[in-house]
Amino acid sequence: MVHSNYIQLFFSFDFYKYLVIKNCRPETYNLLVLLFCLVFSVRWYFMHYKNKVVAEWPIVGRLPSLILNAHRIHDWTVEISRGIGPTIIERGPFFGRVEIAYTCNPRNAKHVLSAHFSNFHKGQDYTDALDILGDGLLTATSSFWVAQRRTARITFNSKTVRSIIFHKGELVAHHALLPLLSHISKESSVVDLQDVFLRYAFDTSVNIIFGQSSNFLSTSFPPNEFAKAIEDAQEVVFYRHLLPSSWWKLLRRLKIGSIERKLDAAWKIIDRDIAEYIAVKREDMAAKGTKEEADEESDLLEVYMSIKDGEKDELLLSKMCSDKFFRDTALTFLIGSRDTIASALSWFFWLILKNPSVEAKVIEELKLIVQKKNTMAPKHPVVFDADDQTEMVYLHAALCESLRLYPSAPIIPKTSIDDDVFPDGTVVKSGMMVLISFYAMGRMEWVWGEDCLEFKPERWISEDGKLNPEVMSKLVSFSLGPRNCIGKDMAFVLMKLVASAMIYNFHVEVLEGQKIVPTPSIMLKMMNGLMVRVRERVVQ
Ligand code: HEM
Repeated sequence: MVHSNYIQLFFSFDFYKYLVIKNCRPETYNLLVLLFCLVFSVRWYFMHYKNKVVAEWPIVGRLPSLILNAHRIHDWTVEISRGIGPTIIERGPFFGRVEIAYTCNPRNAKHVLSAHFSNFHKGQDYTDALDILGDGLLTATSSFWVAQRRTARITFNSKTVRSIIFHKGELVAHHALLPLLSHISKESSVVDLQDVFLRYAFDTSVNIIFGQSSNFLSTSFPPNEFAKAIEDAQEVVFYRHLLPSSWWKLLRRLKIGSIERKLDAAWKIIDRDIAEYIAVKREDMAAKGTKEEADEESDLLEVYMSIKDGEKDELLLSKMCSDKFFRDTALTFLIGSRDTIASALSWFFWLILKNPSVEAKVIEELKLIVQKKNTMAPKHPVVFDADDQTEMVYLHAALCESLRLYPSAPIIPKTSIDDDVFPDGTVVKSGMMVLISFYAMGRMEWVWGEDCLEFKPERWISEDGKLNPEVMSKLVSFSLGPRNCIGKDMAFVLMKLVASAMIYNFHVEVLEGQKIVPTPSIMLKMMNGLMVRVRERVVQ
């Protein structure tokens, strides 16, 4: 009681009046005015915003709210979307220099990414921050993007590349991932599953893209300079997204700070290793060419290098034959696939392990597939082939459900070229940054129903037991429209390969007491990893 009276006195005007009269020296007076402003700002804040998700402070606006919530930015976007609304126009954090249109309304997202695609581009700041990717598909613009996208679409849809993706993924899963898990289970040791998936995704991507193994999944958990360089480069790109572009560009020009130096070092290693892969490939292809009958292409780089001149855009022919083009393309696919797949698999396993009834249904589905094929007892570990994947309806639904709650790319930025109006009536001015939160979109009751926070693969399946096309059209985690993810099918093939083999052959148990939270980053990894124990499982 006494305590609360002191607090009341501290917040009362009389208290300051008394102090000012007693202490009339100018410096004391100035100090008191400052203290007065501070205390009344705090008081005003508590009176107006104690229970609100965003506070509006004098002068600095909403910047303190952003700083206070930066560590949990994605969950904060969910609270903002629920508390204030799904679309908000906001001044940027750096003293109002940039205007931002934030949205998690699926109709607005479709408008930006598909219907009015040509009016919303990636923005110069985004492509500048990703300068390490050069002119790869993710960062290319205008006619060079159109030409590359056409080539990539044909390539990824070809029978050859589909077969490369499955067979390389299977090779790494069955010759490296399963033996590693078996080793861990025999040792009864604990492992960070996210690290295992990052290694799997890297090893598989290197195999698919360059046709070589990195042995990153061997039981000694070896370091890998190339993988580390890619990780460092991604970290720097993330920091760059947090700062106004003029700030990091100045740091880079003046060579100040360790961050940009880290990128320089990583860049050198990445360039060196990819140049080596390209040189080896050119030699292999030259040797193959002298043989009577050349084999089919064995990796993505070879497929790209073998594209006939007539199949390329005439204007861009010279550009699409250079080592620089192959380097940018390979690096873009590597960076586009590694963290996205590893993050998706980590969240999927966490959700599966927290929901034993879902795991039981996945096992039941896999058991039926095994029974259909074999009359005799199957060999251990059981492996599933490409045809089996078409029958994994429930597993596919569970992966979609996991990506709804934990999209690997939780938020994507765009910039408007001309003035525009969203379907919900929001006016977007030319030059505005548009932020689309897939993370918040997947957690809105008005989009997914009251059970939106529950993990329910059933919502993706229609009464006839097939994937429901209407619900499938709501899957935004791979983005929408002409610039959606080119690796979506590849991602599902690899995720189903790993999930089916691991769930059928191993019992995974999450260690108690872990804090599983997403990183406040453009890639939705788990901040502290996912520590698990693994035991072999024999499904009866
Ligand atoms: C679970 C896995 C994956 C998820 C959730 C995912 C998500 C996305 C998203 C949201 C975008 C749009 C980014 C933007 O507009 O800024 C995108 C683009 C892209 N993704 Fe993926 N991705 C996945 C796997 C892959 C894989 C395996 C590859 C390998 C080839 C890949 C390559 C790309 C490329 C090259 C683009 C740029 C396409 C363009 O701009 O035309 N992704 N992805």
